[in-house]
Amino acid sequence: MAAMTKALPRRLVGLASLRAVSTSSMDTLPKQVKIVEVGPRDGLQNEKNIVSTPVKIKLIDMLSEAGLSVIEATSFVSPKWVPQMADHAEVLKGIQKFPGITYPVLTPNLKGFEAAVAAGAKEVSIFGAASELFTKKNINCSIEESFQRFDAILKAAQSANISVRGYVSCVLGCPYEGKISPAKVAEVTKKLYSMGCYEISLGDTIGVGTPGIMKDMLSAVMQEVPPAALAVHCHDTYGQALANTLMALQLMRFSARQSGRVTSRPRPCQAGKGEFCTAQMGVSVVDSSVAGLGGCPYAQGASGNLATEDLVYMLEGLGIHTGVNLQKLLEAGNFICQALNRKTSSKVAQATCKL
Ligand SMILES: CC(C)(COP(=O)([O-])OP(=O)([O-])OC[C@H]1O[C@@H](n2cnc3c(N)ncnc32)[C@H](O)[C@@H]1OP(=O)([O-])[O-])[C@@H](O)C(=O)NCCC(=O)NCCSC(=O)C[C@@](C)(O)CC(=O)[O-]
Repeated sequence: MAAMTKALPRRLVGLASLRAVSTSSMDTLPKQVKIVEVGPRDGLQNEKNIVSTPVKIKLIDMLSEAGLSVIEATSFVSPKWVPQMADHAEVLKGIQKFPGITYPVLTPNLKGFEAAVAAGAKEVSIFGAASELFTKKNINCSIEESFQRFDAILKAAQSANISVRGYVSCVLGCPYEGKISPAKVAEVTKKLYSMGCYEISLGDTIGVGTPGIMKDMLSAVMQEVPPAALAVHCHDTYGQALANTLMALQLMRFSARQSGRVTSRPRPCQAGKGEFCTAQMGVSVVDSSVAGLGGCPYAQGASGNLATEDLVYMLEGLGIHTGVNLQKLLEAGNFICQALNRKTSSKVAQATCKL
């Protein structure tokens, strides 16, 4: 751990921006990307040793200081299922709430939603999957039953003026069912969107996908849901997370059925409800986790998430705005790795520590 404690040299952190390319030659990529930092939730939920509440709070505060605009703080799930998140209310109440930053929390059912709102949540996330078996293992119900639970949350959220994000897990493969068809992913994503989720994050839960499969899956999903309402969430089990994310960011030609849903974001084209249009658009919201921490306790074989440091470094190198201060982000990653007594999974953090 000694190497972790060394000051992080600014000169390497700056390299990505020195290498930034003109976006005029990169017009298939978005000009800016919203990063959803999931480390405090997805990263810590799988840790065997209970991480103390003050450490979680300090991590989230450091991530806020680093300029991340969305930080998933915790989850209001059953402590019997995920003991690591049992201090959800203390964490949510204890963090500094920076203006302009949202701190969503996971809520699997109405009980979790009510507890989250009582603790001050302004945004929640519901989490479903494109796999029956994974849904059963993760939230103990069928996909159909999960929609009923989510519907209750969405109705309560609407009355309380709370935004709801959705997750679809196993979009590129399932630890229990294996291959998942893009059509099934599109069906579940469309359902969550039509129920009122403003954004749906597509999770490669066990990190088995490759860019070609990502493209096929996204093409199917974008037939039904506007790209502006989609995010990607890649685990790095096979070292494919950054490549899969880059694929998702690239503009794609697709034909989409306009759902008629009113969103605050630009629509891909001006076709009327029910009509098809051809548009070009990529995803511009990416989930990632500081230091690459991550893994789902109910997904065998799932290892770390895409490291936020590596994502920011790549995006800076492409001239894509994130609003994140890489130096401060590296410090947050360094802090949590020391607290967990583990090595960072971020290549950028490893490279900067060696200098
Ligand atoms: C959904 C349940 C609760 C169903 O669990 P269940 O056992 O079927 O629930 P139940 O309704 O039968 O209740 C059993 C007990 O749990 C309690 N309970 C019930 N609900 C809550 C709640 N919200 N908070 C606190 N306690 C709760 C309830 O009060 C009762 O307590 P008892 O009477 O036995 O003392 C359970 O399966 C659960 O908590 N699952 C969460 C699993 C989880 O957190 N997985 C990781 C997150 S998903 C993920 O990581 C993937 C993602 C999002 O990152 C994307 C990707 O990578 O793909």
